[in-house]
Amino acid sequence: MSDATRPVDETTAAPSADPTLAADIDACCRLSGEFTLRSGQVSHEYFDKYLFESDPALLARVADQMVALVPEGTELLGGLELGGVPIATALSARTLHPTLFVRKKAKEYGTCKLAEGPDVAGRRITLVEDVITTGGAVRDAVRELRAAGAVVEVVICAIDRSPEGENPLADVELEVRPVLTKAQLDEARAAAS
Ligand SMILES: O=P(O)(O)OC[C@H]1O[C@H](OP(=O)(O)OP(=O)(O)O)[C@H](O)[C@@H]1O
Ligand SMILES: O=C(O)c1cc(=O)[nH]c(=O)[nH]1
Repeated sequence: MSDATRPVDETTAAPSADPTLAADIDACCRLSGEFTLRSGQVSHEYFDKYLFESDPALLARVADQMVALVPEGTELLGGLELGGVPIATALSARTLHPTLFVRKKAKEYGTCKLAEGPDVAGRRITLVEDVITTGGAVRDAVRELRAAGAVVEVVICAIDRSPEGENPLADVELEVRPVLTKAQLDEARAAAS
């Protein structure tokens, strides 16, 4: 088949949209109860990312949707401990960018690294996170990686549950590119009920 006659979906690298992903993720990992979040906030809802990350088909669908969100010029992906690591690994298998595994705290023996993998100095890193609420975990990582000489401008996340219409990471000049927002998950939930 010539390029001129090939259907558009076959010529683009990005996979087509996944219209049932929000409903499937919501059904799989939204929990109700009382949860203390990383930030100290108390919430009556929690997205247990490990429930989708442990499902190979769902993890693959999330990673597929992330491919088109990776900015041009990315040299390394950076998955944040712990939940960001499997997602970054799945994404890396698709885009073939090498991946860093970014610890919350540098290891205290051996290589003593915060970011496991290739050297970060002077490299353009796109972060990969599971859930963003206040952006605190991402902010900590950005500061550490920039202090080590990395260029970090974008974070891709599976679920952005930060307040709608605001960029929780504007203060550190980081763009947030979510696969799913809380509003999309709420909409999918409402449609399913
Ligand atoms: O945007 P924030 O307010 O920082 O909240 C979101 C962060 O909180 C969770 O981290 P946790 O330490 O529970 O993660 P883990 O299970 O991935 O280690 C989540 O995985 C994000 O990293
Ligand atoms: O803010 C958090 O700590 C948080 C919220 C959420 O929905 N899921 C999660 O894993 N962490």
